[in-house]
Amino acid sequence: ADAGHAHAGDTGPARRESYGTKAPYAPGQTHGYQRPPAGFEPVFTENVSRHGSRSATGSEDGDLVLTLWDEAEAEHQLTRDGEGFGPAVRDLQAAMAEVGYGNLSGRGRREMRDTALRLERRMPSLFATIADEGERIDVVSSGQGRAVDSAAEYADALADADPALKPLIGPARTDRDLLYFHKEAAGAAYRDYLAHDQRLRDTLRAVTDQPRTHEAARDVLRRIFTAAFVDRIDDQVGAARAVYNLYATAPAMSEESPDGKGWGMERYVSRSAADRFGYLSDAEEFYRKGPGFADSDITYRMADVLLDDFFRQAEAKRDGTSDLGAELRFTHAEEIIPLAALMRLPGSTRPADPDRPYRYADNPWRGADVSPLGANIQWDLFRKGDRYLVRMLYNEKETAFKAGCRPVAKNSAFYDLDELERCFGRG
Ligand SMILES: O=P(O)(O)O[C@H]1[C@H](OP(=O)(O)O)[C@@H](OP(=O)(O)O)[C@H](O)[C@@H](O)[C@H]1OP(=O)(O)O
Repeated sequence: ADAGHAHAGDTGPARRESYGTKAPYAPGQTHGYQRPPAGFEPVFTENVSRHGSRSATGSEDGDLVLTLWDEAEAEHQLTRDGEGFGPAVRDLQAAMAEVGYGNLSGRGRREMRDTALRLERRMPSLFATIADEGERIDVVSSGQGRAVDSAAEYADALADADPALKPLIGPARTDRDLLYFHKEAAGAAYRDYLAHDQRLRDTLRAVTDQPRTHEAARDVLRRIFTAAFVDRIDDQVGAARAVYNLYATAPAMSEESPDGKGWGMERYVSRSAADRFGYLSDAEEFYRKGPGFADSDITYRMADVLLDDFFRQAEAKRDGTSDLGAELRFTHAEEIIPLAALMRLPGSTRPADPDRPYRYADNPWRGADVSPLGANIQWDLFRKGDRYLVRMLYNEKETAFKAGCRPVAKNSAFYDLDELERCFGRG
C-alpha cells in the first residue's frame, strides 16, 4: 500500500475552530470576575445552555465511510495509514451506537456537572439565600433526550454541591415553544427558508464548490485510499465530508475512546483539510441558523421568545412577582445560535452582505465559539435597595451587551435592568 501523502506544514495539533459546532465545551473564563458595585447582592440567576457533548445524530457518515473502506480493503486499495482507519471507525461507530445516536456522551455529562459547580461557586451567597429563603430553582428543557439528560446532570450536580438545594429544584419541565421553537409553529417561516430559499441554496453551493474544497477532499481520501481507488469515487467531497464529520464528532466521544485517549481521527484529516471542511460547516450554520444574510432576520427573529423570557423572569424578580432563585434552560444549537445573533453577542455581530459570502477573513462568526457543545448564555441579577443590575456571562465569560447598551460605568460588566429594557426596545 502506498504511504498516501501529507501536505508539508500540515502537522501539529488541530485548531479548535475546525471542529465547528461539534467542538466540546471549554469555559471562556474561570476567574477574575468583576465584583458587583458596592452594596449589590445577587438575587437571581438564569441561563440557557446547549446540551453537552453528544454522539453523532446519525450513523450515516460512519456507514458511508465503512462501505468505501471495506470495498478498498477487498481490492487491496488502502494506504498504510488507511489500514488502521476502518477498525478505528468501526470502534467509534460501535461506541456511538452504544451511547445512542444523538445522546449525551460521558464527556457531555461531565461538562454539565462541571458547569453547574462553577455556577454555584461563582455566587455562593445567592445559593445560600435560595436555600435559606426556600426559593425555587426551575429547570426546563426542549424535551429532547440530550437536553433532558443535560438538565438532569446539571441539577443533580447543584444538589450534590449543596444538598439544601435539592428540595428546591423542580422536576424538569418541557417547553418546546421556548426551547425547540425551530421545530414548532413559530419556526414555520424559518423551515420554509431552509427548504426553499434559492439564495441560500446558491450561496452554500458557491461557497462549497471551490477548487480548495476538491483539493481538501482528495487530500483526506488519499490518506486512506490509493489514487486509483479515489479516482473511482464519484462524490469525493461527500465522502471526505463524512470522514471530516467523524473527525469533528470524535472529541465529544473522548470518554468512550480506548483508554479515554481519543479516536485518532486527526491522523486522517490534515489541518488544512480540517480547516476547509470546518469552514464549510460553519458557513452552513451561519446561513442556516446564525446572522445569515444582512437583509433578513429569518434565521433569528424566532429567538425573541427566549430573549423575552430572560427579560420577563428578571422583571418578575424585580417586581416581586417571582419566587424563583434560578431559572435553568436546556436546548440545542438551533436556539443558541439564533439567540446569539438576535442579541448581537460577540462573534454574532455581522450578518453577510448578500453579494459577499461569509468568509473567515472578514467575519468573526465561528461555530466553536458561538455554539460549542454545552454553550451557554447567563444573566445574573443583583439588587441594592430598589436598583437592579444585570451581568451577562457567555460561555462563562463576562460579556458586554450589544453596542448601544450602556453599562453602569466604563468597562463595567454591570447594566441597569431598565437600561437593558431601553436598549433592547422593551416598552
Ligand atoms: O450535523 P448534525 O446532524 O450533527 O446537526 C445536528 C445539529 O447539530 P449542529 O450541526 O448544530 O452541531 C443538532 O443540534 P444540537 O444542538 O441538538 O446538537 C440538531 O438538533 C440536529 O437536528 C442536526 O441539525 P441539522 O442542522 O438539522 O443537521
